[in-house]
Amino acid sequence: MVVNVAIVGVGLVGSEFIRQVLSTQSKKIAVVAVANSRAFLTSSAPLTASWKDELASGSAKPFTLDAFTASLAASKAAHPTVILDCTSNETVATYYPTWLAGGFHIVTPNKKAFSGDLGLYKKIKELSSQPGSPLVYHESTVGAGLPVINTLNDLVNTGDKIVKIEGIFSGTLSYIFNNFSTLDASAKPVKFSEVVSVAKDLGYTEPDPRDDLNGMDVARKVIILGRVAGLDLTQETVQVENIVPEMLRSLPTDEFMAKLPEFDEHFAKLNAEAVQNGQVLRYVGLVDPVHGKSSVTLARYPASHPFASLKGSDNIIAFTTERFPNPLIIQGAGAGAAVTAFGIYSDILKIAERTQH
Ligand SMILES: NC(=O)C1=CN([C@@H]2O[C@H](COP(=O)(O)OP(=O)(O)OC[C@H]3O[C@@H](n4cnc5c(N)ncnc54)[C@H](OP(=O)(O)O)[C@@H]3O)[C@@H](O)[C@H]2O)C=CC1
Ligand SMILES: N[C@@H](CC=O)C(=O)O
Ligand code: NA
Repeated sequence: MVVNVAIVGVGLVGSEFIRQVLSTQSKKIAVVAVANSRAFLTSSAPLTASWKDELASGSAKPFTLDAFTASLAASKAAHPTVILDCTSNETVATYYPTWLAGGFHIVTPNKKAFSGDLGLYKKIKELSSQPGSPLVYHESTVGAGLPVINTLNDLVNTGDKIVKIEGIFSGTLSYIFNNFSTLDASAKPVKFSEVVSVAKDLGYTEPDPRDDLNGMDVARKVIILGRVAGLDLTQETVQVENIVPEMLRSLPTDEFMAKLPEFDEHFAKLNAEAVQNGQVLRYVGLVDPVHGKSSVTLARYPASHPFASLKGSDNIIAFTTERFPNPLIIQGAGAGAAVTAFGIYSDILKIAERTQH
């Protein structure tokens, strides 16, 4: 075995990651601990397919971040140990400096540490950037497993100048608007609330779909890309268009989903206005270092634009740089458990390679 992996958060993405590791019979990765918000389990041997039953059994211990971390001492003494945060939790994210100071590597699809408090982000960078420091990889925070962060890091580290990063960074909003707003006359019209519900069932949305529809998830991705590009972006400096109807913003998630059909007509009208002008609606993120104006907006595009012809839950990310005046474009599935776990798996393999002596 090359690296041990301890996972906090074994919902959709965390479970799929374990499934991929077990089904590929990885010789480089051993999952040695799993936790949800209630309980955790640590093992001296790699966990097997029965991990879910074991986590639900009486042998699991009550979860706290301190107890979970303390239980990993033997793992860290034996092998490089990666803590994989598959929650979307802010408190877990604020624990990263403690893990790094304790010599744990971190891999995560959780956007909170990289798009929240700027001080936390800088601390994490500082603790992971010295020679021999623990490593931090977060490829799946933008575009799920698509090689977005890796590509941007390569551009920046080799001295390219970022002019603009523009794209559709949300699998959920891509899926919703690709299906809801189309110029294809043969496509069966769908109601906005129905397509939101399908996106949720397909596992594309955040646990509360309003975190996608209010633009916050895309704003977080804009902030992450901006920071990797060297900008000190914060939620205050990114302009965000929230498309959640005002009356639905503070309801519990179930009630929000139940009441969304009342606003189908509102969204149908927005779409009809675009389509009558030969355009489609697309929800777009922009990092603009040159003009200092980063934003998230619901915009209209003509059929000829690459954003108009996206399919499924695809993301599209266009990097315009000094070396790539015609943008370098990355496109493909940007949400869903399989592709998110793929990004995590490949990040952990990079740590396995970099920690091999
Ligand atoms: N779904 C996707 O397509 C993508 C998701 N991501 C990101 O991946 C992450 C995971 O998403 P997903 O698997 O869908 O989320 P889920 O809601 O399915 O799973 C979340 C898991 O985290 C656990 N958890 C929540 N809070 C805590 C806490 N405070 N301490 C310990 N465990 C906690 C939950 O435990 P419990 O069951 O006890 O509540 C659950 O096991 C998110 O950050 C998401 O933004 C990134 C890219 C794409
Ligand atoms: N809800 C997000 C999941 C990935 O970050 C999305 O739809 O893109
Ligand atoms: Na990615």
